This record gives sequence, structure tokens and C-alpha cells, in this order.
Amino acid sequence: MTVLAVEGLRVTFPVRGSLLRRSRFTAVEDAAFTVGENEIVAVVGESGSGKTTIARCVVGLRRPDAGVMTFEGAPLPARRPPELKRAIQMVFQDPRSSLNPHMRVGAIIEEAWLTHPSVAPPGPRADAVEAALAGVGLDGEAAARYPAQLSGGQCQRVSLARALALSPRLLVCDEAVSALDVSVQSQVLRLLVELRATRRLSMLFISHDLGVVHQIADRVVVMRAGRIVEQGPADTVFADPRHEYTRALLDAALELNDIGMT
Ligand SMILES: Nc1ncnc2c1ncn2[C@@H]1O[C@H](COP(=O)(O)OP(=O)(O)OP(=O)(O)O)[C@@H](O)[C@H]1O
Repeated sequence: MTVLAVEGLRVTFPVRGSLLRRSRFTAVEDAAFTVGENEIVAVVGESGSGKTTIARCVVGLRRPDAGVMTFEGAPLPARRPPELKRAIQMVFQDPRSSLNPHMRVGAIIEEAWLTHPSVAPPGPRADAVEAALAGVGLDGEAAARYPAQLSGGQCQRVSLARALALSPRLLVCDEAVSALDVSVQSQVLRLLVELRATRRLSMLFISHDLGVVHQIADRVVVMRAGRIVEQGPADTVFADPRHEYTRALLDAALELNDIGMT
């Protein structure tokens, strides 16, 4: 089953400082791709290629200028009802700034259920928080901590626990492991793969890091300057890239790997 289908997506932004009052910059042009049930689709490309803009459209944080997005077969409305907001969750790059620094971890997770009571677990909240934390490999003691008292990797696990507490069907990860050390990155990637299997999650995984994408993606969408230049099964795109831009991205990733930068 297709969980997410994006067709003809176009996003523009006003050009700041332009003398032409209606001048707009096209960040995404005619993007089309799908994410299947239980599938991890990665969107890759250099900085500024439009990856985050697509992610923000999918979760409803930005309205596209044109295009159709459907979720489980139904068009995604511009104004999302709570049920759709719940079903499509996003995990951001910087776990520290995406968690409320004034709330303890337990309260951060409970807040998700206060916002969406339809998925609030029955029984004592403390037990449910502990189970949510255990699901991402965190000890129950983390519930009493503030985000600043946790490492970056632990904070990202809390972000994931909060998103998963809402039982989403599509998880959008925007550079979700980019801010983490390589060893912590691998742990979080393994966790995502496990969660996909145990929860039958679909994922849209935004990353500039092809090494990371290689570890996790079933399919890859390659973006350049707002347009999709190539897409296909990850193994095919990595082993036999069709587009020269994809080849250049892969070469650059290999070079970084050679000099130990990834
Ligand atoms: N709110 C905005 N106003 C104006 N321009 C924007 C806005 N958001 C993004 N852009 C521009 O749209 C283009 C695509 O940005 P986007 O953040 O989607 O790219 P990206 O591939 O995710 O890059 P990065 O990895 O650096 O975030 C960029 O040129 C960016 O400057």
C-alpha cells in the first residue's frame, strides 16, 4: 500500500530585498515520489536542494504552491485535522532545540498524549512513560531529567519516543542523526530500522549524508536545486547511479570517507 504520494509539488518563497515586488524563488519544482507501507525512503541532496522544504510540506508546516499530496489514499488537506497531525510525525535535526528545555522528559512525553488523547494509553501515566522510554532504549530514570541533562543521542531518543508515543503511521526524519557522533548515529539508525520492523512504520528520511542513507533506506530520491534528478531502489542508485549529479554526490561521499570525515 502507498502511504504517502506526492505529485507535482511546487514550493516558492518571496525573494527578500528584490526590487520586483512579486519576485519569488522556487525551492521545489514538480517533485513526485511515494512512500510505501513499512518502507524507508530517503531524500538526499546538497544543502539548499529543497529536502527540508519537502519534509515541511508533508507534515503540514508549509503549504505548497502547487501539487497534490495523498496520505493512505486521501488528499492531505491544507488544514490538518488532529488525527492527521498525529499520524504524520516529524523528528528534527537538533534534538536539544526541538525539546522544551523547561520540561522534564516524562512531561514531554505525557504532553503528546494530552494533545492527542485518542492515543493516550490506559493505566498509570508513569508506567506508560517508562514503556515509551524503554521502546527507544532509555532507562525509566530519564523521565525525571531535563533535556540539558542528557546527551545528544539520548535527547534524540526522547524526540523519537515523543513522536512514537502518538503511534504515527509515517515518521518524517529531517537530518535526524546529523548532529550525532558517528557511533551514536549508528545506534539511532539501528533503532529506526528496528522500529520500522516492530511498528510497521513508514519513513521519509531526509539526509545530506549518503553513508547514513546507505545504511537505512529502501529507496532513494535524489534532489538537486529543487528538482528530483533520480530515484529508485537504494541498491540500484548506489551501485549504478544514472544521473551525473548522483555520481558526483557518491564520489564526494567516498572521498570524505577516505579522509575519515564521515
Ligand atoms: N522560509 C524560507 N524563506 C526563503 N527561502 C527559503 C525558506 N526556506 C528555505 N528557503 C530556501 O529554499 C531552498 C531549499 O531549502 P531547504 O532548507 O529545503 O534545503 P535543504 O536541501 O533541506 O538544505 P539544508 O540541508 O541546508 O537544510 C534554499 O535555497 C533555501 O534558502
